[in-house]
Amino acid sequence: MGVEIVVNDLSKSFGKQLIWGDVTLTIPAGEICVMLGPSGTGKSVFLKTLIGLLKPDKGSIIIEGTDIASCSERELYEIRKLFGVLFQDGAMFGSMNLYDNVAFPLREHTRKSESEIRSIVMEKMDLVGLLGAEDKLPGEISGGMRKRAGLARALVLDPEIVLFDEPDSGLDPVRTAFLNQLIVDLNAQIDATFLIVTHDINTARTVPDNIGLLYHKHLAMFGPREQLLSSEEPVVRQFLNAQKVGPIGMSEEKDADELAAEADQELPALPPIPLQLDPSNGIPRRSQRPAGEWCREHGVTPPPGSFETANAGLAPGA
Ligand SMILES: Nc1ncnc2c1ncn2[C@@H]1O[C@H](COP(=O)(O)OP(=O)(O)OP(=O)(O)O)[C@@H](O)[C@H]1O
Repeated sequence: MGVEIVVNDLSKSFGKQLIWGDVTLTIPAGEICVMLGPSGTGKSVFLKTLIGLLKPDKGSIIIEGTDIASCSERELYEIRKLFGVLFQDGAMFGSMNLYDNVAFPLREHTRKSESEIRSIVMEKMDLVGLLGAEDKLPGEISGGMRKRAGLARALVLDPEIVLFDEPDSGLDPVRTAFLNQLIVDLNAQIDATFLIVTHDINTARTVPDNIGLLYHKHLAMFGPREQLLSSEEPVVRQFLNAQKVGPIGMSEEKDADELAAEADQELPALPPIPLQLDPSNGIPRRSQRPAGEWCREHGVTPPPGSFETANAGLAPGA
């Protein structure tokens, strides 16, 4: 079913360096959220804080009634069992074959017999399309397969929350499209809460129910996909449409002179909002809202051409 994560007024610094402050958002149960932001804005730090690997300086993170920012180590250990995490490189043990890598959390955290473990491992390998590759070593397979193996391992303890740290990093566009389809299909199947950190704009535009954007040490916006894709807010508009004109510069914020020089430049029109990626079986996910619903409910006219099949993103088979 998935559980909700309620983040309130969260701040994190390293020494005197504030990474982000006053982050407040609710990640709804069972929905898919994407967190975006320019490099170095603290997206990975945010994920690590959510699972209690890093302690925030201020604020709360409430999961099933427990504040993981201030709970005891024992409570944190229990809450962590709700999470599955797909790390950037899959984080496989290089000397173990895929079967043993995927079985690892079951052997560490449960008292299941080897035959029970086998049936769970094979089910998850099947789910990610890796049946038959159990005996391979991580070094013998492609980056895309390693990510899928990492995903199988993240799923073996039946998590209520799955965190994906840049699942598409290092993948070509076709592999990314297949992985996105797998993520959507998995969400439909297991109904867990998904949070994905990504740099891939096509992923952000087509996969999630909600999008967040970290920028300049704060959460610039968090809300339904259609809200951000129709937003005229300069940072959101620039980032989600991968434009050069706007407040975000090459390595940091643009200064006043640079912004003044851009003042007369006309912004390109907002591109159409693409259809959200459907599960492969065509049955909408439980948390999936009908195309255009948010815009209709909020009296927002989406850019021309929005929600047409021709703009359905780069999903396989589209
Ligand atoms: N353990 C740590 N100690 C000190 N500083 C850290 C630590 N972890 C991260 N940082 C700093 O926090 C900032 C944000 O890092 P983070 O990796 O979360 O950014 P990001 O948004 O995920 O970047 P990218 O998109 O490039 O992966 C960086 O300046 C980084 O150096």
